[in-house]
Amino acid sequence: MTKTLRVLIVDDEPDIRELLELTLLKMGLAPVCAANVAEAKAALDGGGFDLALTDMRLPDGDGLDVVNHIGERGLDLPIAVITAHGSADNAVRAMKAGAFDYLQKPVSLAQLRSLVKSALKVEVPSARPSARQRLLGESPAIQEVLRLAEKLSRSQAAVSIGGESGTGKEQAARLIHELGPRADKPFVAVNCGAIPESLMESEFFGYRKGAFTGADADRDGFFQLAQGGTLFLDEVAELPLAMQVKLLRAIQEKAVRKLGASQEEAADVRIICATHRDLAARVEAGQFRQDLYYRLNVLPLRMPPLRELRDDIPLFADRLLQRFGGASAPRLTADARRALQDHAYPGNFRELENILERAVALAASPSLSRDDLQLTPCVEYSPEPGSGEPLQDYLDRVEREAIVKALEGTRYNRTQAAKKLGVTFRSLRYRMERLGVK
Ligand SMILES: Nc1ncnc2c1ncn2[C@@H]1O[C@H](COP(=O)(O)OP(=O)(O)OP(=O)(O)O)[C@@H](O)[C@H]1O
Repeated sequence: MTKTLRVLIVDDEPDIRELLELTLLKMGLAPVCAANVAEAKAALDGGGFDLALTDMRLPDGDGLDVVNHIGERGLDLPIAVITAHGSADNAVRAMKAGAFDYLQKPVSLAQLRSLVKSALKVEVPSARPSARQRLLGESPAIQEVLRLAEKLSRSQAAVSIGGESGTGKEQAARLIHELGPRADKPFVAVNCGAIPESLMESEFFGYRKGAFTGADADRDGFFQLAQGGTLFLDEVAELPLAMQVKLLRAIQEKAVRKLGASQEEAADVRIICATHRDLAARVEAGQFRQDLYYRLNVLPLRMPPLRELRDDIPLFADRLLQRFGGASAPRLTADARRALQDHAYPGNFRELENILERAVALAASPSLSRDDLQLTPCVEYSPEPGSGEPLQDYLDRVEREAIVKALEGTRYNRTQAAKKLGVTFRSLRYRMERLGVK
């Protein structure tokens, strides 16, 4: 027989306590109630709980005191906080202190169910892959990323990964997924900038047969495909405002409705998003919804650019040479090594991969010299004096020119052009759409 799981409910309002208690009882759990921080601490010290739910506002302190107590005592217990509507700041503080999720009042039955389900999954041990397989590097900056990834993997809250293009944001997202309790469930990666606006809703939420012309069978969307697992929203800043509203609702309600369906279905997904843009600035500019920003930016993680990992470049280079050249991989001369360490890498890790893949393919001898690397000096930002060209326009122009040149050099073969530019096919397609390159 399986053990009945004990849940501690901390809330000072008797009505809410009762409601939560009844709901948990109906779910086959054993709730225990506390009306304030002191009672909660006493109950926790008695031990034997599998989950705790606490309100944020309590008569003798707040929910954070309960979260901190669990941390200080080293109790192995997931705790979620319940916050008043619109107090995302509190939720963020609780999450940083170690809470694994939060709910906003009024709490629905569906939300509670999905929270309990994922909380109990937190306890399930999973096969832990070596973080080393995804992100190499000994520098303090990478070590810090690995430490944080491990920590974030234990939470269910949304993670927002920032960093320049090619810094390993997707790798970090996969790592967080693989280290966490959802590891044996799907990881679905979506490039938000690459989906035409008219198809967004059906791509995210799926559709029922007959929902629109051409919908000749039911189809799952990203949320259904990621059920129980992680949905990785790459380039999240590119989501149109209308879609931001729908996404926020789905995340908040933990439920989605397929196009053409009358019923909602529960969506138990963990959201990890990434962008190379400054999301806070987009919020300021009115291009990104503040409420969604708060939802997504609960746990931020920043990927360092390669120029901050200079000491690791020889290690990266050796691994990459082995990957591309196998046992007969050429070796770098001391001068080539120095040149690699001094390079600026605007394309970050992906650019380093590209440089070495090309060098291995063209290598005519067992050693690679500085010249064999064909490092191109970085273009400097030097708009005409007084032209007043904004930085973003300048960068777009440089990017457009590089893409057009690569396309022309490959007779418009996008796969080859992407390789040449050191970006993925998806990334090239997205950039072409953004810049209007036909
Ligand atoms: N520290 C690292 N160790 C090993 N490989 C890395 C590291 N950082 C990045 N990479 C590699 O660099 C490439 C780019 O990584 P990834 O796609 O995760 O970057 P990204 O930041 O998501 O890029 P974009 O913003 O263009 O989508 C991948 O091949 C990845 O394996």
